[in-house]
Amino acid sequence: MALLGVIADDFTGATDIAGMLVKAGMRTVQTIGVPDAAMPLDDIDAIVVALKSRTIAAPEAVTLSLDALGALQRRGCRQFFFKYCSTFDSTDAGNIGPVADALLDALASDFTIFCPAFPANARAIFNGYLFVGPVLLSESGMRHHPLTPMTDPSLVRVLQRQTARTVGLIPLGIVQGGAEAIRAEIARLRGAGIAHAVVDAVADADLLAIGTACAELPLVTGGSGVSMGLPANFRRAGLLPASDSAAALPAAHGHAAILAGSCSTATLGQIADFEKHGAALHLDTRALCEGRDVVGPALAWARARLGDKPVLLSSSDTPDAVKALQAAFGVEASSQKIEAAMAALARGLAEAGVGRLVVAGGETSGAVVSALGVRALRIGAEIDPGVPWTSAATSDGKTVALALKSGNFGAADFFTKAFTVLS
Ligand SMILES: Nc1ncnc2c1ncn2[C@@H]1O[C@H](COP(=O)(O)OP(=O)(O)O)[C@@H](O)[C@H]1O
Ligand SMILES: O=C(O)[C@@H](O)C(=O)COP(=O)(O)O
Repeated sequence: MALLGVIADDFTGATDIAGMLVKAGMRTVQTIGVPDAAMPLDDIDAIVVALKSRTIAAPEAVTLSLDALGALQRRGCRQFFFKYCSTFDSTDAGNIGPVADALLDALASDFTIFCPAFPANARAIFNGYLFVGPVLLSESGMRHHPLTPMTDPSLVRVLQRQTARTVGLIPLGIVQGGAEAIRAEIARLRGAGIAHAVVDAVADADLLAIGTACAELPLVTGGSGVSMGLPANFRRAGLLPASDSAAALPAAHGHAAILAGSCSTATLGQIADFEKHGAALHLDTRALCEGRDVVGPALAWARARLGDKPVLLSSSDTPDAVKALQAAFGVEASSQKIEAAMAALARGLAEAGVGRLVVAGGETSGAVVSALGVRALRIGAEIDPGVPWTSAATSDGKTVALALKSGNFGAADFFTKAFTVLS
């Protein structure tokens, strides 16, 4: 029976939290979509259900999330975690508020926390304001995100626009008073009728204290960072044995490739770094949106170069170029065309013998993993904070090593480093 059940609103986010749980000693499997009763999920401590619910309509996101909750409850999970982006990616229509509200109702609970802080990736919350590196969220590259531009740095305000419940704040002064102080503040807020509390955190020690304080909450919500304190709760309760092999994966074989659809600042930097020495092709996104065959020639280009060294195929572009494409073809239509191309490229690369694949971008990863017919990922060791290698079976029975990289994660040399750390 699994202990912790996670509902993640996108695929890279799911891998991110799964990697965090593995690092803390929980054997973890990530399922692609809601697992059916037949899926073997034995000998694991945590199940992470990866949804693609971040940017769909709120009612659909709620339905999917409740389905995931039901499946996790049937697998015996005792506590639930709603994982969203460390940059709180959402719009005024949702989906963080509506999904959290629905999960609370389904669990007959009256309170949860909201904490996307992830200090290892430079996401910190102070007085409810989210910082990305040294700047406010609204001054970071996230203000240009193609689907969820984040222009308000106050998480209390952002969340309040998404829910009818009152949003409060647990400030850093209380968090740094330790788990007991946080517990007492949770009790006080609850007594005052506050259902949702954004929680400040600037360091891992804060996240560990928050995790300890949340041991009894049926639902915790946040980025992957705040999950780091939860495994110890199960260990203290005698439910989770010590394990040093939670990250073990089967050996990886096959050609190496990278697909990048993220237009985030970090990914653009990683592409530029890779292009200095590696084989890279930028897809003609305008031709793609016009319906011309871009995938066929790109695959031919890649096939001629496949081997031990990775080839990179990307659609990623600068904020101005993204805006121009969206103005010409529409936001949804252009992203769907590009995601469909990424899916076709993934299928073509797998057929050509690629067995080690890095994908950059959450939506892009969703498209790729679905195209390969992957239903579950076993989570391995971390490459950079928030990005582990994983191992998966494709629908045609092959085993493929996949690294699903959140757009904004990873050091500049990520695309090279990922393959050097893989055994
Ligand atoms: N050149 C481009 N112009 C417009 N949209 C793009 C371009 N390249 C990729 N996209 C779309 O932008 C979105 C990027 O989202 P995602 O893959 O989740 O990346 P991230 O992890 O950075 O958020 C995807 O829907 C992708 O198809
Ligand atoms: O929390 C995070 O930042 C990531 O885990 C995440 O959710 C990333 O989403 P994308 O930026 O869409 O890859």
